Amino acid sequence: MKKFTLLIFNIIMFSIGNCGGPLISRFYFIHGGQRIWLSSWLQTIACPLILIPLSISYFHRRKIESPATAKILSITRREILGSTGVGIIAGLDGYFISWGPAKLPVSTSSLINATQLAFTALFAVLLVKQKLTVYSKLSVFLLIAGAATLALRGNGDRPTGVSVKEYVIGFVMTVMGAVCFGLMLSLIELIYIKAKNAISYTMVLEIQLIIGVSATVFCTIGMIINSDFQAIPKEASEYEIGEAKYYLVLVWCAIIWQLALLGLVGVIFYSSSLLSGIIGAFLLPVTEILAIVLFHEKFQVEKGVAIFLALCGFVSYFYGEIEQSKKEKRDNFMNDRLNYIVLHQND
Ligand SMILES: Nc1nc2[nH]cnc2c(=O)[nH]1
Repeated sequence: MKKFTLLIFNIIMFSIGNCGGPLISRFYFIHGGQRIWLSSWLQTIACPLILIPLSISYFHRRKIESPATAKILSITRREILGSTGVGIIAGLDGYFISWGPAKLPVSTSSLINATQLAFTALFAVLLVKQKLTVYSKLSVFLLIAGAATLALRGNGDRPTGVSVKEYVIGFVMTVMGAVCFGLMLSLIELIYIKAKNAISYTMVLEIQLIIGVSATVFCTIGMIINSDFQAIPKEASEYEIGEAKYYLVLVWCAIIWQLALLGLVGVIFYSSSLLSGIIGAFLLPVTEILAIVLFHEKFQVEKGVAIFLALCGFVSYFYGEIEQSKKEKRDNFMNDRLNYIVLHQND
């Protein structure tokens, strides 16, 4: 029951963050925000929030074990190093995907972002040596075809004030973000596979914290080079909806993006990456509708086709995953039977 409650709690966090993250980032840009590095930094700066569940877990462990043996960090040095590397990719991902809300309608950038599932599948083949089933191959094709439909349409939904060149950069950068995110998820899975001890939720949070800290350091360097910190007071004073609301948008941006990441790792831990993908698929049309209602974005036929192709891609991917896990269960069952027969044949 406790596990189920925690799963629901994480699904809620993931849903708020998944839909709300791109929307609030777009809100920042629509009303006069211009800083791409600041927007990337906001995606991970709230990572110290992870210290709340981590401290609860630590004090709980101190109660169960003796205070002297309860370690502050459960993960090994190798896992810290791996997580730091993934964090740098996460920082780069944050930079790439910030170009989406800056230059594209949310309904377009969310559809491009959906290709991350295709890249996750491709990196899983390269890094985790997972085999692509015919269904996952089909889903890779459908997801990329969905994004290609948007690309071929040209820039029919280009927001006013955005040049064709900026629109194209926004499009390409969002695709690069999807590649980075796919790589990140496969590398995190690799860290779990290579871990010597069974992975606990505390370890997952520790990995998440290190990823968040190194991504934030990466984006802080970007902000310093781009003089973003000096630009914040001026941007705030000129913000269309007022200075106080500017800072409020930044704070909510940081919280909502952190909810997305915390919720994602929670759903994967308490259930599976399959469920996180299914929820993500369900949330894609929700984000599209919210973008149209809140920002009055255009909805052309091409977007309808792209959503349809993306949803078919999702279904094909999930069907393949379910078939694959059924096959693995059958194979394990047969192996267990064979081992049993070999062990007991002389009885
Ligand atoms: N590229 C990408 N980066 C993210 N960071 C948090 N969520 C996402 C996502 O859905 N896509």
